[in-house]
Amino acid sequence: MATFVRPRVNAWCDQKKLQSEAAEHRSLGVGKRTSSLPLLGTCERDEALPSSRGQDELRSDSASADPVLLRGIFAIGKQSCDVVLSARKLSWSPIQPEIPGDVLRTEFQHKEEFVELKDIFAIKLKRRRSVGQQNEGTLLGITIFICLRKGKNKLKDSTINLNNISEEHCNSWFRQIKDILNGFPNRPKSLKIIINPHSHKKEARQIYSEQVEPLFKLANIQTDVTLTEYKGHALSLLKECQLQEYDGLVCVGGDGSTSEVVHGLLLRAQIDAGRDTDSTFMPVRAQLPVGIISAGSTNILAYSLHGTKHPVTAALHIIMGHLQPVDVLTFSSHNRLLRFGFSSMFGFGGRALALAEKHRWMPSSQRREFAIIKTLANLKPEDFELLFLPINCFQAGSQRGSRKEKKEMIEEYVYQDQWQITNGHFLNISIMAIPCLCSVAPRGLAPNIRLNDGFMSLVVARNTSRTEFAKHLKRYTSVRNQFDFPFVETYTVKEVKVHQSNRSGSTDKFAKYVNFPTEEKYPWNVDGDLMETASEIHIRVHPQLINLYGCNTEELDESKANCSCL
Ligand SMILES: Nc1ncnc2c1ncn2[C@@H]1O[C@H](COP(=O)(O)OP(=O)(O)OP(=O)(O)O)[C@@H](O)[C@H]1O
Repeated sequence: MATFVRPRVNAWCDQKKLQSEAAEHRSLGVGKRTSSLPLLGTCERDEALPSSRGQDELRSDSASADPVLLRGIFAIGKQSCDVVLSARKLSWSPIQPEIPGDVLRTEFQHKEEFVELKDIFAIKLKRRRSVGQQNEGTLLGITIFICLRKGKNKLKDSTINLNNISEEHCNSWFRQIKDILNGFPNRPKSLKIIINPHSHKKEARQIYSEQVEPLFKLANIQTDVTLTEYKGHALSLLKECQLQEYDGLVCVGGDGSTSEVVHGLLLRAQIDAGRDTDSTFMPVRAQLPVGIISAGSTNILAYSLHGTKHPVTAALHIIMGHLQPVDVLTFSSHNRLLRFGFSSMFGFGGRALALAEKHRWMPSSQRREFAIIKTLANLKPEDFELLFLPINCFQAGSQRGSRKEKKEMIEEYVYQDQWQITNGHFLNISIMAIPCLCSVAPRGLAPNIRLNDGFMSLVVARNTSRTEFAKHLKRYTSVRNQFDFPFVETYTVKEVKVHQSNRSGSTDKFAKYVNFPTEEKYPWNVDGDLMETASEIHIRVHPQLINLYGCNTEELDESKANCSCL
């Protein structure tokens, strides 16, 4: 029996912490806040403006331990401002003549606004060029591009214009800020982009060129774009391409495409590391992080990672280098690796996908609804045996309280290295390493699982009436507990084996895994992709095997479910 503490690696947490510190900062401030720039801070200056203005100064503000790098005058909006660049932030306050006794004016004058440098993703010299003008144009100043939070999960880009027509002045600010931006870790400079032009209603290309590419260009990211031409194209591309040329991969498509890219990348890592992929191998981590721009009919991976399918949010996570380690599942059969993935369904979920794939000519949403209804109409249980290594929560209190409270507790878990066996007739079995948030399931298909906790969720729906099973499915679309049915069982596990029930009467439960006879193929839904395999399958979870660009989202921005077929 092993004991361990649930890991808490979350790059975005630090980001959130800094943002809340910025919010705290702001709450100390007086005077107006710029409403269109929600992440910009405002705080009181505790020092008077220097009398000699107009020249850049190199100073050190020892009180705040945030050394001042540059100081100068720019016009921001219609106001002349004293602008200070320190190692952590860019701040400015309006310059107004002091009138003795005018307290309000003096307070206003000392009010400072700022943006943290970690929220800046690009800087450009701003010039005006008239039609036909040959040279580079008249300098107007500097434009700073920043990443702002919009609502709970969304990010958006915005600009701050620092106007000053002096070339020398602007160039020295431009170079200094550019150097700082180049020093931020994890921000990609070169990306391989893989677009599935056939995803959903064939809008992936347009989403990329209109919403994502302009942001990558602004951030000076080199891109190498491939439009996939057939299923499996991304996989063969990743077998050969020179990965060292890139800082990351980006997939524009739905869950199927993303899963193929992740599988290809992880497979490549195993080949490069010379790993023998039998069912007990310990996989090595993927060499590159993967970004997901959602453009598919199902976007569970993007929702779980960003809390929204908003392409600009995904693009900004990539540009800012927000890395989120994510657990990955391996699926093996007869001692052979079949694929890597994040989630899977067997039984109803597998059969519905197999049916949908046979009707590819239908529009995607219609196809999905048709397949769900038809599979529900022909609902039939599968006679299977399930073996799993369960994890038990050590701390009694950690199952109570809100998700946030639970997260803050120190959670200790034991996992039993003793297989548990259950068999019977199952309608559906789901095994998920990520919360599986989506527009039809705002709490997620696996609400108790995090992206990087090292566990997987096993949800078993035993045989019941069609009406009861439909009620259980319908419950996913609400915020009520979808597992609160007598025929549903949930477990947190490390490993699962699914096997057709042994009717031979053998007492050795593991003998059948050795020499398995040729058998019927069963449909599995792995991240929305159909995997047809023999009845014996072994699923393991590998903690933090890949970095994805994004954050650890707890629930959706828009918790409105929109499934109409049930
Ligand atoms: N050019 C292509 N033609 C056909 N299939 C492709 C092409 N490129 C990729 N694929 C495959 O299409 C499958 C589905 O793609 P994706 O998940 O991006 O779209 P989707 O609209 O969400 O899919 P679905 O309609 O199956 O939910 C993936 O398995 C991918 O491998």
